[in-house]
Amino acid sequence: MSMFKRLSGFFTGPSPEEISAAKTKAEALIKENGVVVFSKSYCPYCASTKRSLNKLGANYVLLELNEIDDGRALQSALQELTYQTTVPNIFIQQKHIGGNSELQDIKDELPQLLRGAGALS
Ligand SMILES: N[C@@H](CCC(=O)N[C@@H](CS)C(=O)NCC(=O)O)C(=O)O
Repeated sequence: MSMFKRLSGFFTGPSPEEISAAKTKAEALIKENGVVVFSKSYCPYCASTKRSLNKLGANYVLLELNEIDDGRALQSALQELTYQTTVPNIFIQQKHIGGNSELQDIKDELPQLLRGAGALS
């Protein structure tokens, strides 16, 4: 991507084409993996989610949206797919769980859900 496009994207946000490509990518990731967490590396709610999953020894696909080129497009795509604007945005076995609050709400069922998703070895 050219420097101009990258800079203008910073001010205007991702284009419809970038959001559409990000949607395809997000849908494929969710379809092909038992657990997917869209996160930001500085977000305390995301840290709490990662801590809970790590504590249970879960395998999951993690995308730190603030560290990847298509992170903003992915966040817009997720908003279209889930009506959720915040991170973490969590999927288990293709089901949209929600954010960290929703994950903590189902803490007791989490080992079983993760096992069902093939995320526990
Ligand atoms: N209730 C939400 C709160 C999540 C939240 O507020 N996340 C912040 C980052 S720490 C966020 O996504 N802000 C908007 C943004 O980063 O675009 C949860 O439990 O997941």
